[in-house]
Amino acid sequence: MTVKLAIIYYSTYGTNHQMANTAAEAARAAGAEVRVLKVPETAPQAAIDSQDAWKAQQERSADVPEATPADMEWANAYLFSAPTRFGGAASQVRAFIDTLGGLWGEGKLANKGFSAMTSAQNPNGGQETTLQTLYVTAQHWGSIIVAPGYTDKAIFASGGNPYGASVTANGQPLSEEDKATIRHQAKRLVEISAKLAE
Ligand SMILES: Cc1cc2nc3c(=O)[nH]c(=O)nc-3n(C[C@H](O)[C@H](O)[C@H](O)COP(=O)(O)O)c2cc1C
Repeated sequence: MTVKLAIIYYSTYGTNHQMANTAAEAARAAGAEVRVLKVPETAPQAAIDSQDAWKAQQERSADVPEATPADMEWANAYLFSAPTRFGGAASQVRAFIDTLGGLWGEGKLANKGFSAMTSAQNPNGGQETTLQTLYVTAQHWGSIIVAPGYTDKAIFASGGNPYGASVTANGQPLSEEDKATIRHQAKRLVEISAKLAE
């Protein structure tokens, strides 16, 4: 069965948007049908307008479709990418997750591959806790967590996080090491989700 992968991201400054696009390229190469979707922004426009970098990212992602519960029903695999905010996923991502109660009640989030990525300003600023708290949600859904572990050398080269790709964000384009680990995570998610969907 074809893997239908929803890559759901939020990005204020562009890091997680780049991560989502990198994962999408690798997932398509692995044979998946992919939707790259941003979660709806919840911050007031005045807050966005007050920061040039935030406004620039809003303009860069203007054409990216917004994630809806219908996308979650369509997909048979999920890859979430969320910036770390005080040790957890950005509230925009949590707000989207909070719209999924109906689907959860119908069991439509269960038995699908789930993997997560994040970025934070600091290497020890909460990257692992953000991933773990997203995985807690996946367990409530009955999704099947597909963490990368240490299944590829790329993971060691990009900081060694076995829970998921995590970028130390500095406003720059992603490093080749980070891109390699994201590509591996996306490919592995597609391969394992294909087996789950058999
Ligand atoms: C309100 C707020 C809270 C944040 N909390 C943390 C944090 O706990 N640890 C950390 O290392 N970085 C923290 N950051 C930095 C973000 O993680 C960083 O801006 C983000 O990963 C960049 O991703 P993006 O380019 O996709 O928006 C915080 C940023 C904001 C605005």
